[in-house]
Amino acid sequence: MQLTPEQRARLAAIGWRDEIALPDDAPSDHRPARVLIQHRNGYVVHDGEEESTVQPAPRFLKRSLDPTERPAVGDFVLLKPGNPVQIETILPRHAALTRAAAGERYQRQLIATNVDTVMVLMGLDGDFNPRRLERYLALVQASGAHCVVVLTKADRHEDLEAVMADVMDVLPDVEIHPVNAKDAASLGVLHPYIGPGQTVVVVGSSGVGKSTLTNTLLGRERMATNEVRANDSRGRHTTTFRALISLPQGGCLIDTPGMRELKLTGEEDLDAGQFADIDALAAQCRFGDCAHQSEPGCAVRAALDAGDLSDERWASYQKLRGELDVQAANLEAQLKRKGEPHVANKALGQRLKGKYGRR
Ligand SMILES: Nc1nc2c(ncn2[C@@H]2O[C@H](COP(=O)(O)OP(=O)(O)OP(=O)(O)O)[C@@H](O)[C@H]2O)c(=O)[nH]1
Ligand SMILES: [Zn+2]
Repeated sequence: MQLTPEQRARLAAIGWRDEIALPDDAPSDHRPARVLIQHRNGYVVHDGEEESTVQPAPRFLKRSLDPTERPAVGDFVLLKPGNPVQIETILPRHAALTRAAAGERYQRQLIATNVDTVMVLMGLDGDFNPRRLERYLALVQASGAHCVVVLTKADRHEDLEAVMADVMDVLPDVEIHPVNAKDAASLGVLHPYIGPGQTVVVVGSSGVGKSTLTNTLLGRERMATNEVRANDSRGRHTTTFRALISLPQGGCLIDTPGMRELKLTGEEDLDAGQFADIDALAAQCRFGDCAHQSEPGCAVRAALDAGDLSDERWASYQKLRGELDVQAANLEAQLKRKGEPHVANKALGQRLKGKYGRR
């Protein structure tokens, strides 16, 4: 299947990139489009010219299918003509932001696909929580997308410099932008991520300013924003579905409803990302399987005692590590049930090698 230059130009407006591989054997009457909205009973897609509502091909509705194998917001797909028009193929994704569904049963959920940058929004008010940021960062790191932290409500702070110094302390090696989401000039720092051909997804708790930021970038009111209740900094839930929109800056933005729970999927690798410092310490322990409890020659203990590693950061790492191990085992079990018995996760594989020892 080949696209004409005109088709390519039109699709570029919805984030199409020339690297996207089209299957050679796709029928010539199938046409590419991008998923904008996922509804309970259908998808809204855009083909570069217009929006339309389509249905997934019946095989995507099979109950046995993992949710990550179904079309999701951000996906480039091939549409098969007919009544109704159907999503026939999901084109290969270059990044996918996932989390595990809330609740007892283990299941992966797609938040958005084909994103270049994930903007993690957090308010510099009662919402600010470095531990939640670490969780977000772990999920983003596994997605294959670039991560930037956007701290909203910076205008409400008298002493922004002091606040930022504290933030840098708890989040080394992360790109951080304090902004006023209501002010277009203040959002200029985000323009490098939202130019033509780029797709960004905005995530963050309810009330953090996702809609406000979107409206400011758009230069118009797209959706209603709710005033945050002053006493607890918590907004009410206003956004109800994930949707992809084109920005005047040329890029595409996917916004997500406020997320209460962010469970790891088991695919994350804590040591590659924001916890690389802890991984480097652990590598210096005398024993390869050091549990960092009371072993002699434990570099982690030494760093804790010397105050080079904060107790909060270590506790947060251990908590995420524990959750990751549980979720990696859940994922492994799920893949096995589906007849895909391989070690799904690098972190789990490493653990099996005894690198981290057992708790
Ligand atoms: N002063 C100030 N107020 C902000 C800023 N960002 C958001 N707000 C206010 O915070 C409130 C909540 O913002 P929303 O944009 O509705 O938050 P949201 O993240 O979209 O919330 P959900 O749709 O519930 O997920 C609104 O009253 C905004 O005006 C900011 O940077 N500065
Ligand atoms: Zn140790």
